[in-house]
Order: sequence, then C-alpha cells, then structure tokens
Amino acid sequence: YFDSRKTLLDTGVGKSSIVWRFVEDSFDPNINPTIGASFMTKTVQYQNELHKFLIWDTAGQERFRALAPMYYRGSAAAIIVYDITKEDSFQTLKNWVKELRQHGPPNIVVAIAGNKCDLSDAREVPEKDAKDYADSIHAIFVETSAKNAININEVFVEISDFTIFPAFLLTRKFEQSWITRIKL
Ligand SMILES: Nc1nc2c(ncn2[C@@H]2O[C@H](COP(=O)(O)OP(=O)(O)OP(=O)(O)O)[C@@H](O)[C@H]2O)c(=O)[nH]1
Repeated sequence: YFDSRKTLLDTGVGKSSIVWRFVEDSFDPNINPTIGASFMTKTVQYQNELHKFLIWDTAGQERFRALAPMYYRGSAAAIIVYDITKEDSFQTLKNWVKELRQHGPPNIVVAIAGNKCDLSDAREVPEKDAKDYADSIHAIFVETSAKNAININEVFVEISDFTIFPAFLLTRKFEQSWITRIKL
C-alpha cells in the first residue's frame, strides 16, 4: 500500500545527519546515503539516570525498505523524519506511521522530526499542519536542523520523557531496542 516510488523513510531527509549530530555533534554536508542500516550508541545523563540510546539509522532508499521491520521490531521508540522543504516526504511519513501502528511494537513511542528547518525559505510543510497531525496520533513533534544543531538533543530528551520501563527488562526484551534505560 506504499507509493512504490517512495520510501518509508524518505531518502535524503536527514536521518543520518540527525543521528550524527546527536552522537558526534558534527555535520557533514556531503554525507553518503545509508546502505542497509547503521548502528550507533550514545549514553546521556537524564535526571538521575543514564540513558543509553541504541540507534539504528535505517536507509531511506526504496531498495532497502523491506529491511525496516528488522530494526523497528523490539524498539522502544522510532523517530520518523521528513524534510520540511518536501511535501512528499511528509506524505511518506504518514505511511510510516501506519506501518508502525500495524506492525511495530504496541507501545512504541513515535517522534516526528521535521528536519532542515534552517531552510525555512523553501518550506513546503507548514509547522502547524505537522504539529496538528502529530497531536492527532499522540506523537512527539519537533522541527529540527541537523545542520544548525536545532532541537536534536531535545528529540532524544523527549523520547526519554516518554519511555519508562524497568531496568530489569533492559538485558532481556530490549536488547535490540533503539533506547534502553539504565539506573545509576
Ligand atoms: N540544510 C540542511 N541540510 C541537511 C540537514 N540535514 C541533512 N541535510 C542534508 O541532506 C542530505 C541528506 O542527508 P542524510 O542525513 O544523508 O539523509 P538520510 O535521510 O539519512 O538519507 P538516506 O540515508 O539515503 O535515507 C545531505 O546532503 C545532508 O547534508 C539540515 O538540517 N539542513
């Protein structure tokens, strides 16, 4: 039921750049498209806890779409990224939300990131439309810029706010989660 020309997580919307900004605090304008998926971790202090994020950065290209369930299965949260300068990428995002609702873990936390907000002159997706949509599906919503480091850490903090599960689950069920939480 996906538009066959589109990817679930559109290519080029800035997924890898968001992860790279979060993990390494840097930005590469010439970053390559992701092949398959890449995995990164980052541990951050959250209140009196350490949160270790295990992040699968999935490829947006159509040919890798079938791999996606391997990565979201067992995940505590998913960040679905669109490009505020590309209306198409916002429509694709809605397909992703449907897919996650139907096939993802029942309690997965969904965050929507409208990336490239530094390019507001070329904006095609009004912030209010995206926010209203996110509210309607009870998702976290932020506009981000991996380039200018806007709201990147905030997305992950908000995910921490929403993902609360006991530490004992950590090494068992959530071994492959995007996010795990460790008590200090
Ligand atoms: N202006 C601007 N450009 C960005 C931003 N984030 C990413 N880009 C650029 O957009 C292009 C695609 O970025 P990627 O991070 O590779 O996008 P992706 O969604 O991971 O792409 P795939 O791996 O192919 O799915 C690159 O040229 C980035 O430099 C941003 O916040 N602002």
